[in-house]
Amino acid sequence: MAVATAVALLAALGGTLWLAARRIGGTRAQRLHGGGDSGLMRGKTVLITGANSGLGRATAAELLRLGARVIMGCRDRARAEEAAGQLRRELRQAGDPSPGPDAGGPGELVIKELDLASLRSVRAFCQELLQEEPRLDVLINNAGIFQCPYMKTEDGFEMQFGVNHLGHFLLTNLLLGLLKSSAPSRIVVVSSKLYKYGDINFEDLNSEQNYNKSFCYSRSKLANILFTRELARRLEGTNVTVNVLHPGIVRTNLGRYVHIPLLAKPLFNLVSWAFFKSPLEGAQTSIYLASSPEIEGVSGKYFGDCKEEELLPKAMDESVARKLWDISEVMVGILK
Ligand SMILES: NC(=O)c1ccc[n+]([C@@H]2O[C@H](COP(=O)([O-])OP(=O)(O)OC[C@H]3O[C@@H](n4cnc5c(N)ncnc54)[C@H](OP(=O)(O)O)[C@@H]3O)[C@@H](O)[C@H]2O)c1
Repeated sequence: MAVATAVALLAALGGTLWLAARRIGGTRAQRLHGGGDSGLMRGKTVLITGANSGLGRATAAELLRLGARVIMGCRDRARAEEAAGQLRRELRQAGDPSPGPDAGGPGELVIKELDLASLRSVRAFCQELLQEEPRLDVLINNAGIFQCPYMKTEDGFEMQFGVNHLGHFLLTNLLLGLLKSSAPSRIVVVSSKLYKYGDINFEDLNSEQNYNKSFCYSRSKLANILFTRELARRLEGTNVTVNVLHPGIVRTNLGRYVHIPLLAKPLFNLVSWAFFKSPLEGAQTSIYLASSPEIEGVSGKYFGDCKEEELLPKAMDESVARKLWDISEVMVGILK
């Protein structure tokens, strides 16, 4: 028995190390969308929510490299400043022109405070942005919170539904006018494959009766997809497109609420290093949907690894999508 366990452990470790060696050897594509073309986004303004960490940060880095003016919508100014400093240093080291708030040209980085757990903050953010920015070419709804204990937003909504869906729902609606006047423009929504395990229970959207942190995350990600498809329908003929994606499993700070026993941490770190995508790999589909000329005019679709993928029927249910839209409007206080 002990020998069999030892053999199994050694095999698992060997497999992990083999995969790790393959990663170090660079066998996985770093840039699925092709990279290159450093001027592709010159003259374009991109807003990324949650741009100080993980996928948002990697997306910001690449779009900056492609020449975009990137607005980082972040809830914590200190964390955002730190990330922006790193991004500027990385670009300088790569030999690209130094971006900065005073640069006034392509590759510029701007920080604005945005807390998606507060409708007041979302409104203030949009008011300032609409006053200061003459155009918005791409909105990337990326920020997210994962499997937190039961918490409520400032407005009393269950945190995961409130941040991942409702905050972005209000943000997008308040910026639609600017996106339309900047058309052709794009909206990119970061969802997750875990949407498959969610359901929209209209009787208890706030999860007052029964809170299950995994289910609520999945539900918020299903809401992201239903929202995208309903928005695409409403935007037909405007030249504003909206698509949704899953990034795969990525090494980021998303798992901050997931408890891993101390003794299991080294193994978890090894496995995640070997099997999970890096933030740059995970961000490829966001970057692709934000910048690639290939998907000009494509709207309402679900992507993974820069390719369109099929959805389960529950994510394509138009009557649920419409009902969710109407209820979300009431919840965030948008008057019809
Ligand atoms: N990582 C994965 O394997 C994975 C898989 C599928 C989908 N996703 C999705 O990918 C997106 C990005 O996540 P990530 O993996 O890059 O995780 P991350 O490193 O934790 O980044 C999440 C970002 O969202 C921000 N955020 C959280 N709550 C916010 C709030 N109330 N207001 C404004 N910003 C807030 C965080 O800000 P702070 O730094 O201030 O906390 C952070 O910048 C999420 O939507 C997530 O659901 C990730």
